[in-house]
Amino acid sequence: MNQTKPPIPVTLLTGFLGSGKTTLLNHFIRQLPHTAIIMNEFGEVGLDHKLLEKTQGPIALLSGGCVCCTVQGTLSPTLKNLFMSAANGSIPNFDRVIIETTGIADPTPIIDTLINERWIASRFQLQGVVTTIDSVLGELQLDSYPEAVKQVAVADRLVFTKTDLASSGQIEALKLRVAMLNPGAPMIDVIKGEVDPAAILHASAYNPASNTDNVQKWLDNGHFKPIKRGAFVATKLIPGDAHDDRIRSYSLFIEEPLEWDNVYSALNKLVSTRSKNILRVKGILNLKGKNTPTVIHGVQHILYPPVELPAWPDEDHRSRLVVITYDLDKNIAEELLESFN
Ligand SMILES: Nc1nc2c(ncn2[C@@H]2O[C@H](COP(=O)(O)OP(=O)(O)OP(=O)(O)O)[C@@H](O)[C@H]2O)c(=O)[nH]1
Repeated sequence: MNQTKPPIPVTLLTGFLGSGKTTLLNHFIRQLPHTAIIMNEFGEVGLDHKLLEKTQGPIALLSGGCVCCTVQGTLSPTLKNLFMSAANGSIPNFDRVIIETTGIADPTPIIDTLINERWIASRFQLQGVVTTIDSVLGELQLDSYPEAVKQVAVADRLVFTKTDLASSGQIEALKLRVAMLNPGAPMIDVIKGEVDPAAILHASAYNPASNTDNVQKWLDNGHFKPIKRGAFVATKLIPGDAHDDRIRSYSLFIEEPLEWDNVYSALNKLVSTRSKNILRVKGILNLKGKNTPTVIHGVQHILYPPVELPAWPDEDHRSRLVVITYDLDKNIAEELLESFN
């Protein structure tokens, strides 16, 4: 790496059609004027960027619709172009990037590009995935569209929009369901985009060393179950629901310190043999020979390099792991996860 500047933080903003992404983005732009915006437009003629308020930072459009492989191909040159143009002064400098996906995009190929392409990964740092959820239509969308379920499952921050239009019962039921799809991701209520950007953008999900607080948040929920050979406990989430039934979340803790080699080979087996079935892996591990915890992240088939935290966030030093699966047979999932023990 021949560049000296710290990597530029990137946030991926996703959420179903009309769930309030652009409204939120406009609010961020007002407070963070030196933000570069990348929009992934659906259709031949982009419209969303016209709904954006004036910003001092550059705006780039990813054309080619919302087909994820197309986006994956265009995101990388777009980021390079922004970086080089700012470096040679042909566009204003920017200190952060927000990528807004279309409402029906699968965000995982974009995450893949940000983390796995070397040129990009050495200059940009994915801070997290923010998913907007319409408090009025959210349940209906989760019922009808697997994309909406996936967007929720991979989120690091869950933003409930239009809470002014929904009843408290509606919001409560939606949150219960969303919490089962993605246990541990912090939830934030928003009306018309009004929110402190720091609460949303500083997820640091992929750089946990900078933020033990963040780890603490997804460990706090008390939903972890012990893993013991022959007594595996998995949470099957929404009984009888035809769509969510395809998504399961496994939250487990392991009492004994673990061997890294065993963990790595179990995780690797999980994501490489079942890449289409794994949506998200998050874990804080107590490894043999280490005094501080190690955090691991995976999104689909990608396993990110483990990061050691400077300290345990609390007294509880058990390893904890969240695995969110899609269409993965329960028995297979349990067998793979049991190999951690
Ligand atoms: N009442 C109310 N309206 C909202 C809120 N957030 C967004 N809206 C409205 O919902 C509509 C859709 O919001 P957008 O921000 O365009 O949604 P989007 O997710 O960018 O939409 P797509 O780009 O089509 O996916 C707009 O009319 C917004 O004004 C909110 O919190 N309360």
